[in-house]
Amino acid sequence: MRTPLMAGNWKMNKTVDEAVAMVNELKDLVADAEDVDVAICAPAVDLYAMNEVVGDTNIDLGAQNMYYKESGAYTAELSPSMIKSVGCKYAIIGHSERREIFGETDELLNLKLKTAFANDIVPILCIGEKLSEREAGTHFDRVKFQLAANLSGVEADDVKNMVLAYEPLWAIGTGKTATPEQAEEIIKFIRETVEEMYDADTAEAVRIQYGGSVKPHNVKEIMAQPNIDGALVGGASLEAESFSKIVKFK
Ligand SMILES: O=C[C@H](O)COP(=O)(O)O
Repeated sequence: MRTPLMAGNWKMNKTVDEAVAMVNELKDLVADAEDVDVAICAPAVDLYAMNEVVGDTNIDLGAQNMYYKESGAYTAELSPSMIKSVGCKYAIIGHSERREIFGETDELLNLKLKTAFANDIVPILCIGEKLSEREAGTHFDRVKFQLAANLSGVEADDVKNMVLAYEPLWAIGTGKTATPEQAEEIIKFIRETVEEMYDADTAEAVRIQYGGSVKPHNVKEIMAQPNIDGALVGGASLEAESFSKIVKFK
């Protein structure tokens, strides 16, 4: 049985004071959440102070990005040990904004994934198609290609412990959610592709989230789908009240 993961991705939002205030509020609101994992992937500058607040609560922390080298002349990048030192359990790898705006390639993301596994960081690997690909009917090919390229050389045991996030680009920040049936159809396909690439046990174990305009009012029907194991939430994770409602979707 897979435990759902509700992860907030704050993107480039919240100063340290704002971040601390929000997790202080959130920790009380989600303290009684059962059978769900909770994470906030915050801007790097916020994580140290947030880590002091989340302590032994049920909120885990994640980074929004991570480089694949341990140290060196890589201005502005964050190493795995740096993000672990501020309490990160998770790291988002390959968010579409990193791919599209910052030109991150599938090869680079493959290196980042392998580095995450080597450092006991749970990667949340984002995959998903653009609107033009959905309209052309090539969205299945797109996610299959991303899985093959990003997971190249990755062992089954690592895949079992990672998180995949299916995020159609046309649903991110647009208020336009994939219907639960659309999300289930492609997430089921992603699980079947993992089975083809690895085996049935790996496909059964890997958690696959949906991301793209998940809100308190639509989370329940999304989570009712058998293959959807949580959500990667942008806008609605910025307010403690709305994110807590998503965490406590039942
Ligand atoms: O990482 C989160 C996704 O990009 C979804 O963002 P959104 O919930 O604001 O659409």
